[in-house]
Amino acid sequence: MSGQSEQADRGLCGEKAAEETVNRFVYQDDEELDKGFDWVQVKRLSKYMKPYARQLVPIMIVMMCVGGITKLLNPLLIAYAIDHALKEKDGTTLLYCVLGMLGLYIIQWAANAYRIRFTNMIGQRIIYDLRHDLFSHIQQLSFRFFDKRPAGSILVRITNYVNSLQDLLTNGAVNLMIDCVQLVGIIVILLIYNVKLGAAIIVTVPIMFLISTKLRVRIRRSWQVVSTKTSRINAHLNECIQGIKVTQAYTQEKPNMAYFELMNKDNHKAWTRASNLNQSFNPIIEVTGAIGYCILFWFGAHLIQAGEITIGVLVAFATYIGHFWEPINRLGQMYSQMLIAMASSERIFEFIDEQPNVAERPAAKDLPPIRGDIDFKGVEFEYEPGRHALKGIDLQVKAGQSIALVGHTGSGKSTIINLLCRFYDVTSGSIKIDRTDIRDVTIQSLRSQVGIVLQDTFIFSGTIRDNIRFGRLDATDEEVEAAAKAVRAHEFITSLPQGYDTEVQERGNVLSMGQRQLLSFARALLADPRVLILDEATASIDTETELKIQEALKTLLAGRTSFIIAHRLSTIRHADHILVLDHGRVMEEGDHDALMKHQGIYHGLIQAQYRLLQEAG
Ligand SMILES: Nc1ncnc2c1ncn2[C@@H]1O[C@H](COP(=O)(O)OP(=O)(O)OP(=O)(O)O)[C@@H](O)[C@H]1O
Repeated sequence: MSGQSEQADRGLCGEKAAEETVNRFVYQDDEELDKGFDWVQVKRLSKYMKPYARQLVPIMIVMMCVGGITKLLNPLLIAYAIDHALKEKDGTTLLYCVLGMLGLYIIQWAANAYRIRFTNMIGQRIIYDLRHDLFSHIQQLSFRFFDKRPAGSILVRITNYVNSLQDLLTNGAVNLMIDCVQLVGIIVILLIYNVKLGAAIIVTVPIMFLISTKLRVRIRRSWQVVSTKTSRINAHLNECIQGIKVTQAYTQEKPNMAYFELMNKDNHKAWTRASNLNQSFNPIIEVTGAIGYCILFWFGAHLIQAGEITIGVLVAFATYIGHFWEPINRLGQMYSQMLIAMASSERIFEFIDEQPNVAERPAAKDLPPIRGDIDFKGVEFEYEPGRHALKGIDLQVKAGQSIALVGHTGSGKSTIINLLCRFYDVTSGSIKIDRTDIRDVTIQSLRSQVGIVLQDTFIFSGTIRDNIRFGRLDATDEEVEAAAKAVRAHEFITSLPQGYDTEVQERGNVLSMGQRQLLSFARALLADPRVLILDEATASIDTETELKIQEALKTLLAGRTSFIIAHRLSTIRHADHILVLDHGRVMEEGDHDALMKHQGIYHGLIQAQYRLLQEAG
């Protein structure tokens, strides 16, 4: 087979493979940002400008006026120099004119430099405030908010949308004012100098403005397509990197590559189109500009012959026309920038307006230090209306007792935990800690007394010490180490090259599952909560680690009220009370012996686990 046909064949296979896989990947595209001008958004944004308005805006306006006026004065000096100094061969006047022009340029430069510095300062402060508000607000939002939105879309709002406002706020808004002032100033000067010539030239303004805005909008849309395609590539890339182990294990590299190729080609096509459109902008504007110059010189020459204007005026007009295109061009750009900013700010404020579903009552008080008595009374819960996740849960737990929650997947175990921590509020019924309804206390005072150890332990970037200290930020190094020793984590930590100062990457990929569990126990022990919630890891670990974890658990649970989503037989057996859930209802409850005697669901689950263990050898 020739090289060419081999290549063609490979291309065909690639396309076929891509077609087959294209339907497998579904990524949520970035939202398209397309919106008209919206005063509501301008008003809301201007609230962020208010704190700086009194202090900095007057300086900016003065600088803006100085810069604008000096720019408008220069052509007048040129006209004067041509019509008087040159005509009368007056060297001194010519020198004064040149020095005057130089002076005006220097003033203009200084005013612009100051203005840019101040506008950047204000813009950056506004962006800082906006990011701060957005991030602190998002941190307060309930789980329900995160359930409904992909992490990517939240990230895009905090980074990309805020950045797109940055362009408008740092330069755009002030440029808009300068450009408008400059445009009006030039038109007035042209009309004062010569109404006929001025009017003939001004005719080109709307044409140019129309071309500029329309084309800019098309260019913006085409760049948006590029951005959507790029974010799709990023999503695919992200998924492939995160899932690389599974991909390689199932030898799915080729289909992944084929899909990537497809996305890459698509992105390339979109980029070429946007880039071509972008490049057509300047020539079109230049041609329209040239038409303006033709009108000026053709009509201007007639007026000079008729003695209505001087050569100096013609040159001044030509200079003003040069200054014309700049603001018009920028205004077109601004228009498109503003439309993006309107849409961005709408999305940002949508998040800021979002109220947490779990809201604190106005009269909420701090929960005093608790003993750990817990009472569920008639608790019902629905994640979505009409679909019960929990139904009629009644449970009394005495301080210091351990409760094991068991049941098939989806039976409602995690939901009980979510309600106890007030990640969601009960749909009906009540949960009380030490006889106080948890809805009557502040969320912070509740959660600070309820510790939680999740199955998928989250390890943050930083050192091992930092990760344990996450349980109590003011803990000393000695306290951190004591907690690690108590849960038998000290041994493996000290065997690491840098011991407690070993940097663990985000998510702790360099640690084993068992090690991560022990770290999270140390973290919880340091926090020392009266009520502890533990979602046991399901992954099977070697017997030695299992024993270590059981020992650590004993230390961790001693003297605390604990809720354990139990997967290990050893944990279930030792629990004071076992709750067997099915489809959101409590089907059986009691201790291990009583439930085994009952020979119901629990008995079946335990038998199944024994069989599994025996088969595993
Ligand atoms: N965020 C959510 N939004 C909507 N429904 C949910 C949500 N989380 C859980 N559910 C539903 O609520 C029910 C109970 O789920 P829950 O997570 O409490 O089960 P579980 O017993 O902890 O399961 P597993 O052992 O698999 O973790 C399930 O039907 C589940 O589909």
